[in-house]
Amino acid sequence: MINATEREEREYLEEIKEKLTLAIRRVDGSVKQFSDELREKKQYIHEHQSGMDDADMVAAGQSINRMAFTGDAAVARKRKLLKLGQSPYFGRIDFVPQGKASLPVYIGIYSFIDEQQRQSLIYDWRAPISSMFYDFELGDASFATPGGVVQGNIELKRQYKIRDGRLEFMIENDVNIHDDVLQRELAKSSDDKLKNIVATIQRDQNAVIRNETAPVMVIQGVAGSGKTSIALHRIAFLLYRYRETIGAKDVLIISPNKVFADYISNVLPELGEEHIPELGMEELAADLLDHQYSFQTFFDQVAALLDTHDAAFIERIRFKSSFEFLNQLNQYLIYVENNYFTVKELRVGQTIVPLPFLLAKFKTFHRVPLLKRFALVAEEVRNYVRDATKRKLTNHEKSTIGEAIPRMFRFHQVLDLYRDFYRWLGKPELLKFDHGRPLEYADVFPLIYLRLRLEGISTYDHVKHLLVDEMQDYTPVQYAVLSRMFLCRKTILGDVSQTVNPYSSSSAETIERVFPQAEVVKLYRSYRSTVEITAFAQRITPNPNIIPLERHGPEPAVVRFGSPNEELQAIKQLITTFQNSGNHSMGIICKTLRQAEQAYTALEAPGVYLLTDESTAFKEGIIITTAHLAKGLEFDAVIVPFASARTYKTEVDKSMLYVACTRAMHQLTLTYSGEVAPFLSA
Ligand SMILES: Nc1ncnc2c1ncn2[C@@H]1O[C@H](COP(=O)(O)OP(=O)(O)OP(=O)(O)O)[C@@H](O)[C@H]1O
Repeated sequence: MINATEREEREYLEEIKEKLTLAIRRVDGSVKQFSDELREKKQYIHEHQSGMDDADMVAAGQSINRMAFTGDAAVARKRKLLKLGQSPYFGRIDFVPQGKASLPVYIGIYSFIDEQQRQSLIYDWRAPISSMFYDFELGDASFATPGGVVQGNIELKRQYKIRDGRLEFMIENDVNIHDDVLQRELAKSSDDKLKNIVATIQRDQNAVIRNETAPVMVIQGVAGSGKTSIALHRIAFLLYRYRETIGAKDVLIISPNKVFADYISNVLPELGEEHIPELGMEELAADLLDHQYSFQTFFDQVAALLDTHDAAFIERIRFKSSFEFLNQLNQYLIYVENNYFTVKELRVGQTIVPLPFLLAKFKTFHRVPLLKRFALVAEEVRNYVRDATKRKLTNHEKSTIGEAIPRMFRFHQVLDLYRDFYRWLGKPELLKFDHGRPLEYADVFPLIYLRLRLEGISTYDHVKHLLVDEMQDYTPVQYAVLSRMFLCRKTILGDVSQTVNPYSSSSAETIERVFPQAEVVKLYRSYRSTVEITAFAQRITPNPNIIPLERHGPEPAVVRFGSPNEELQAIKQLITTFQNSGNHSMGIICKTLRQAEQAYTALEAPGVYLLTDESTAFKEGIIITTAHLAKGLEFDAVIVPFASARTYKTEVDKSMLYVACTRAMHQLTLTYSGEVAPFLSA
């Protein structure tokens, strides 16, 4: 039965769709006009080329560029209108500003304005007025505008699900209307990459998305709390809010790997923004080292930790991931500054350059990175000698000075200083570096840090906002490098519990020490998994603060088999059952790449893919991969094979198991042979 309200809404939807169709027609018309004009202009230039001078050519070129630009904008506008035609809006609030008339505010993914009537038909979800949809229920409400706060009253609140231009359902204002729609959204099966959540953003999430003041925003949230989603919506918000000054190309996402980058790449285009540049931590490192060194990747480091339990290796990683280590590096730099410049009297011809002069000059340039100071000091010495001799210096004299100054300093290569640092510490054994061998991953950023401080590196000034995901995987030294390289605002997010390397993980507290101006937000509500799956994962790594959303599903199963082969046979069966169920995505998550490859060989079939550290794209369907690579992804169903005590025994293994289990939305199965992993025994 359709009631009167719903009938009205359906009629209104038709009206809006009609207006959208007309708007699309208008854009089509102007796109056609632009391209006709462009063609004519080109034709004209072609025909009159001989009679045109340089200035005419430049002017013609500029006018063509302008037309093409306007044409592109029209095409982008059309794309948005088409998208709105599919789902024009998802919410409505009727707001009565104090002393004024009620105003229905329909909220959608983009804005839509009736140009003739100069009226907003749909408000962009990022518009100031739309914030009330997320922040208030019925009753008193307010929103901030650049001109001040607007107070008023919300009289009505509705949510809609419109798909392919059809109203699927609508929900009238209740005490908390969000929950119902949210439940429906979360119960759905995931068939693809990460999606936008504009229709169901929660209040605490909204506060993070719309925060405009924090120079550094640190989001520490439990598994599935929406960190990545929020961070991307935050970028969309900032691009809208600061559209005059920040464009998509001015933002940079530091992502853990290409698969993850691909997995999240849908969200911003869905929100009408362009693709955002993305860089892996290793790519950044290679760039900062001018591609001069080969080094182990983070993935290699984790793989090495999973393969062997080498106490010295662990110790090296642990030490270099501590805050204390960063302090020591800074102490060392002061020591170098004060001790490694051994001034000797310098004789140039008849002139003796006095020691105090040299020392004073060296100190004058204390703001210049140490290894860059020699040339400046040499120039001062040349001036000194010239003034003393009252004549020009010979080339020979000039180069004598140029060579003598650096010789007064103990080292010239950053790598030599880095080695010396461990001697200074009295712990030379903490650097394991043989010529011809790649650097250990734990040494990469300390070396970059020294390079930054001793040689200076030009900063990434063009970046206006930096987004760092999986923050727990980066160390204080890495943050110190980021803080010096990127002077812009930052959003940093992650979860300490999901570290793939417990010896080098950072919590929000650690990061705060590097960025004392950071605003830290903690999120405890978990949206991804059913209550049963969350409770199960809690047994591996407890977090008493976690609040799972009330959504139920089958209990996770831990099933024993006679051998790994039998496990794989059973998984084959599970795959068949799964392919016939309504679900779309499945992750088979192993501890090591070797195990993943073994499983892949046994399970190979159409629609089954192996993801490795070299993969570049996220695939829909059944994915076999490692816990490390699955981090940040999610699947309808997850299978964790080989969950035995032989596979999962160390701290690192435990982290992997936790990450693997928390990837599941609806269903989780673990299989093992022999003894079950100790972290799973109830
Ligand atoms: N407000 C919301 N409305 C609907 N879905 C949401 C909401 N918040 C989060 N989700 C969903 O929860 C899931 C987890 O979100 P996301 O991957 O952003 O979380 P995360 O905290 O980055 O997770 P993890 O750290 O475990 O990788 C996604 O499917 C996302 O769409």
